[in-house]
Amino acid sequence: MREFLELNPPEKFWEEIKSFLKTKIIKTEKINLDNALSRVLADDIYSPIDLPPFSRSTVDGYAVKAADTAGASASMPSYFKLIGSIKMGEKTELKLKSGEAAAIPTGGMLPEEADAVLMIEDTEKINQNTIESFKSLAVGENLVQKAEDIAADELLFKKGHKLMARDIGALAGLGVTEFEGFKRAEVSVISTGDELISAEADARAGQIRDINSYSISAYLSKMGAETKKVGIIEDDFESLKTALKNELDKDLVLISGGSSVGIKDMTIDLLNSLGKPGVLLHGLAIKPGKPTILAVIDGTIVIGLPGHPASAWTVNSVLVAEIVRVLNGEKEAAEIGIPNNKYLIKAELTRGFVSDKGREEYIPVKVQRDNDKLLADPLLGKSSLITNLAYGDAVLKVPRTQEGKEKGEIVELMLIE
Ligand SMILES: Nc1nc2c(c(=O)[nH]1)N[C@H]1C(S)=C(S)[C@@H](COP(=O)(O)OP(=O)(O)OC[C@H]3O[C@@H](n4cnc5c(N)ncnc54)[C@H](O)[C@@H]3O)O[C@H]1N2
Ligand code: MOO
Repeated sequence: MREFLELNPPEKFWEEIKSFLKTKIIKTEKINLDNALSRVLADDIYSPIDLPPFSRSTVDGYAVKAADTAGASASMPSYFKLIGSIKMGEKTELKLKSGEAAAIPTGGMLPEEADAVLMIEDTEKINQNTIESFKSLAVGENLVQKAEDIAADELLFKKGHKLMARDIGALAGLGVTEFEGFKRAEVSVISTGDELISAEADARAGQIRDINSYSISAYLSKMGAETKKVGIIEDDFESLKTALKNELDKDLVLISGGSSVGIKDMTIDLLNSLGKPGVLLHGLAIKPGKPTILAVIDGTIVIGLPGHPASAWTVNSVLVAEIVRVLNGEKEAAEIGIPNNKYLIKAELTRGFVSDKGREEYIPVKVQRDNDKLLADPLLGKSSLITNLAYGDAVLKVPRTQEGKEKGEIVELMLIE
C-alpha cells in the first residue's frame, strides 16, 4: 500500500528542534512575587536572612532550660519560678536563670538562655509565681532553632527552577519579592477548517465546534506560557497567510488542522512562502500525530498539529510542551525529549491491547487504586474522540519496537497536565 506520508522518527524532530533552540536567547525580566506562579528563575536564589530569624516556640507553654527538667515525672515533678510572659511578635527583656520559666505562646521568640519549651498540658500552675512540671525535656524540644529552615547565604532555588505555590511561600518568608526570571514563551494557537465554529456558536449540520484552540491554549497557559488563542481561520491560502504573518513575532505558533495531504491542505506551501528555512519535517512516527509539521520561519517555530483533537493533544504533550519548557527557561535545549521523572508513575495494566509497530503510540489511561497497587485502565479509542482524554489521568507510551502490551504488565505512565 502506498504510504500517505514519510514518517520521521521522533529523534529526527528532536535534533532539528534542538539545533534551532540552542541558538535562541531566552530573555529575562524582573518578576514580582505576586505574579510569580509557574515562572522560571533566571538566577540562583540565596537566602538573604536566617529563617526563622530567631528561635521560636512551637507550642503554648513555658520556656525553660532543658537541664532543669531532667528526671521529672508524674511522681517527681520539677518546680520552676515563673518570671513573666513573653508577648507574641516582641523580643523579651526577660533573662532566664536556672530553675526559672517564662510563659510563651506558639511562635513566640525564646529568651536567649532557654533551650526547650514545656507544653502547658505537661505542667500545673501551683500559684501566681510557681509551676510544676512532670516532663523531662531534651535540648531543642518544642522549638525551631534560629536558621533551622534555611540559613543566610544558603542556596534556596537554582536557576531554571519553576516556581510552585509552595515555593512562593518560601520566598515570601525570606522577604524576596522581586527577582530575575525568564520571559514566558509567547505562543499563538490557530485553528483552521471550514467546518469549525467557536465553542459558543450554534452548530449547523456539518459543523463542529473548535476543540483544539481551547484545549491546547489551556494546556500551555497552565505550563506558564503566554498563550494567545487566535481562533478559527478559514481554509484559504491568503486568509491563513495573513493570520500567520500576524503571529510571527511570537516564539511559537501552532496551527491545528490542514496538516495532512487532503485537497485543502495547503499548510506546507503556505509555511514555505512565509520565510526561511520554512518546513523542516512533515510526518512524525507517533500515534496519534502522524501528519505533524515542523517549520522555522525567520526565528519562529511553527508546528502544524493534526486536526483530530486527541492527535493535537498528544503532539502538544509530547513535542510542543517540551519546546515550551525550553522557551520558558525550565529546560536546557540539550535535554529536550528526556522525560522528567517527576511526571512519571508506575501501574499495572488491567487489559492488554495491540499497537502499531513502527510508530510510538500514546494511549490515555484511567488510574485507580486497588489496595496497595495502582491499576491502569487503557482508554482505547479513535483519535477523533476527545472524551478519552478528559477521562484519562495519564498517558502510556508504547515504544515503536513493541506491538502492544499484555494484561498485568507493569507500565510507566506520564501524568497529564
Ligand atoms: N487518506 C488519508 N487520510 C487521512 C490520513 C491518512 O493517513 N490517509 N491520516 C488521518 C490522520 S491520522 C489525521 S490526524 C488527520 C489529520 O488531518 P489534518 O491535520 O489535515 O486536519 P483536518 O483534515 O483539518 O482535520 C481532521 C479532523 O479533525 C477535525 N478538527 C480539525 N481541527 C479541529 C479543531 N480545532 N477542533 C476540533 N476538531 C478539529 C476536523 O473536523 C476533522 O474531522 O488526517 C487523517 N486523514
Ligand atoms: O495521526 Mo492521526 O494523528 O493518527 O489521528
